[in-house]
Amino acid sequence: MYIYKYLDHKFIAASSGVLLLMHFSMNTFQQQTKIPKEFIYPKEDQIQAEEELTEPVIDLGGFFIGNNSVATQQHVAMLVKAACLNHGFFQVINHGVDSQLINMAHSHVNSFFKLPLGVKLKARKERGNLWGYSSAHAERFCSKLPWKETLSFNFHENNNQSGIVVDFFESAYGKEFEEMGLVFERYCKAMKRVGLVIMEILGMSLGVEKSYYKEFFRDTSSIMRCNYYPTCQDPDLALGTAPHSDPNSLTILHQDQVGGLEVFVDSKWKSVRPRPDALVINIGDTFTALSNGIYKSCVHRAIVNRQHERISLAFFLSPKEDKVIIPPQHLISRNQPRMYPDFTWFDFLNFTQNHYRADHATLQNFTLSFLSSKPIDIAKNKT
Ligand SMILES: C=C1C[C@]23C[C@H]1CC[C@H]2[C@]1(C)CCC[C@@](C)(C(=O)O)[C@H]1[C@@H]3C(=O)O
Ligand SMILES: O=C(O)CCC(=O)C(=O)O
Ligand SMILES: [Fe+2]
Repeated sequence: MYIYKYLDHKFIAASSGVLLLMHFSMNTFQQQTKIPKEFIYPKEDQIQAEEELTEPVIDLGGFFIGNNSVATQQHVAMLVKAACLNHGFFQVINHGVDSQLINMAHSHVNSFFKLPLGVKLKARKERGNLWGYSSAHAERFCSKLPWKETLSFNFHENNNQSGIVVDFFESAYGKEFEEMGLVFERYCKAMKRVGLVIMEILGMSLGVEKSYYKEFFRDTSSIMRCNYYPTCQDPDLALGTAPHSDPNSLTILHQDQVGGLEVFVDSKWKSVRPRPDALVINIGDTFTALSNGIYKSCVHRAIVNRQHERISLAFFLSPKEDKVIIPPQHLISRNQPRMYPDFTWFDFLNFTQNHYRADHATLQNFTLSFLSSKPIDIAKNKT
């Protein structure tokens, strides 16, 4: 029996006749005996993981203490290279982020999602925006809804005394959310710092100048997303996050101990075992383009379960919107011509927000659509 029979005004009829489940807390759906059909994924998405991903766990200690020998750095770069040529996922430990800060961020996320729906909706995520609170992304899609609530906000460094994240929390939720904003501001800064170190390692691993990608990402326009996955009465039918590749450049994720992140490798779903001391790193489509297709951005998803709610914090490192995505000359040759056209993160983001639901082929389909709407001479970059 569907809950909408009992609730008055909150459904909006989509033109297709499908009802958009907007403005509900996931709580409402958890209490039903069956999950609404909008949350049911097709059979091929319901295949379960039977093994763990054997991604490398890489010790970044030396990069932060500053006494890393060249040999150690090269060893790290080699491990990263092997992972990125294969599936683009690895974990890092001794990443320099204070474990207390990570714990505080988790605890604030937990408190935020426990707030009454009316409060969370004060900064409701609107279609086309990347910031705000969303329940099941119902503002964007009308079926195959993810079993999650999210809170997203932008991050870039500014010259204001208070940072952009604190401003977001205070203006959207009020002065009493200042503390939460401060913790997330610090968390984002820490993530960017890790991201820039990883950019150095990626540069080394691709044999380009160590500072190349680090400089490219010095000015960023990143997105932070807090994912809250409630328990689900039908976990085999639903998904917390549907299979996708991240469109941004690099994702830095901290998951709690429940587990649920899975990666599609060698035609199989493989789970990523949570480690409280580790950050999960993965290559996004924009870095695939920046490496001229050499490094893979891999399909992944998050599953849900009956017993435990789950939290993950995803920091999506992205370049400034107007930055043109061009791989370094070193990665272009007669044998390795340009794989993607010149485009900006703005172009690509716009495509994923307005025209295309992120999946394994986002970058390819963006390229086709971009080239057909805007003929450009990609041959000019061939050497
Ligand atoms: C460019 C973006 C699209 C998404 C938010 C940012 C970074 C990652 C993307 C996303 C998380 C990939 C999975 C699907 C998605 C819809 C989600 O489930 O959250 C994606 C984001 C989005 O479009 O909101
Ligand atoms: O929650 C997770 O473990 C994965 C989330 C994810 O892939 C994303 O937000 O892009
Ligand atoms: Fe993702």
